[in-house]
Amino acid sequence: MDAPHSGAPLSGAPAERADAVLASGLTVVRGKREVLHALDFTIPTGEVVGLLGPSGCGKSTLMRALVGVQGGVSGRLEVFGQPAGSRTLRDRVGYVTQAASVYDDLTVTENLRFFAQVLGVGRDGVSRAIDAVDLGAQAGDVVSRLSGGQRSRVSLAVALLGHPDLLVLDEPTVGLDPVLREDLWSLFHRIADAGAAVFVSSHVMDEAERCDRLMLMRDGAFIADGTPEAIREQAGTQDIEQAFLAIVRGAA
Ligand SMILES: Nc1ncnc2c1ncn2[C@@H]1O[C@H](COP(=O)(O)OP(=O)(O)OP(=O)(O)O)[C@@H](O)[C@H]1O
Repeated sequence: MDAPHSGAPLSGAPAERADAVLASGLTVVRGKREVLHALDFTIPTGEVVGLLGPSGCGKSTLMRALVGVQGGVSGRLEVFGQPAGSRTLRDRVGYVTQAASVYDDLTVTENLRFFAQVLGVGRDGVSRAIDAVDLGAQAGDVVSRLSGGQRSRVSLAVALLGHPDLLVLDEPTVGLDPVLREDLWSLFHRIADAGAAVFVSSHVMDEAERCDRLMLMRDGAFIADGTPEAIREQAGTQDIEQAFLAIVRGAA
């Protein structure tokens, strides 16, 4: 019998891919509506997994459940073998929402130092995080003076401070120019190559090809799960947007 992977310490060596997330029968009710319907899935470490689907299909709700801030959750949802949201997971999980979560009136470095203190991370961690998101030239700038894309990179730098083993990113590339998007996707892959699980949502289908694996979601359920190639092949289409439509039509 296979030994359970969950909870195994991550060494960064890609010898064996542990599951970061295990969900079974995951259901979420918001208000009176069931918005996620009995989902079963795993998210492995060492990969960039994309959660793609149209606006309102439930991507943010799923991510919020993963980090333990969503109410109305039932079913099994474990992160590194612990129930999602457990205190012990705090420094293992990084989460970046669509809303900026940094202080506008502080500089980039001041923000990072503040959050580093909260997390117990040293000063070298601050400069490493700033370098990782390529904000060295803006390190002394007040956040309110930065562009939208630069601001979201400050949030990402905060999420990277604790060296998370699972990075949950809710539409991190919205509103960014193509060069910056390219840079961020390279960064996500570097983080995954170092052994973490990177879970990224997007409603832009052309980001699909940048993921190692895709989970396509519609109306709170998965309609496909696999590599971009496998999904295109399954649907008999040239691109993921076409595949999405073909699968939806086939499932209707
Ligand atoms: N506070 C709430 N109470 C009740 N229903 C909600 C609430 N917030 C969101 N919903 C509903 O839950 C469903 C899923 O919303 P969610 O934000 O997870 O979608 P999403 O796929 O992340 O969308 P987007 O890409 O626009 O961010 C939507 O139908 C939405 O109307």
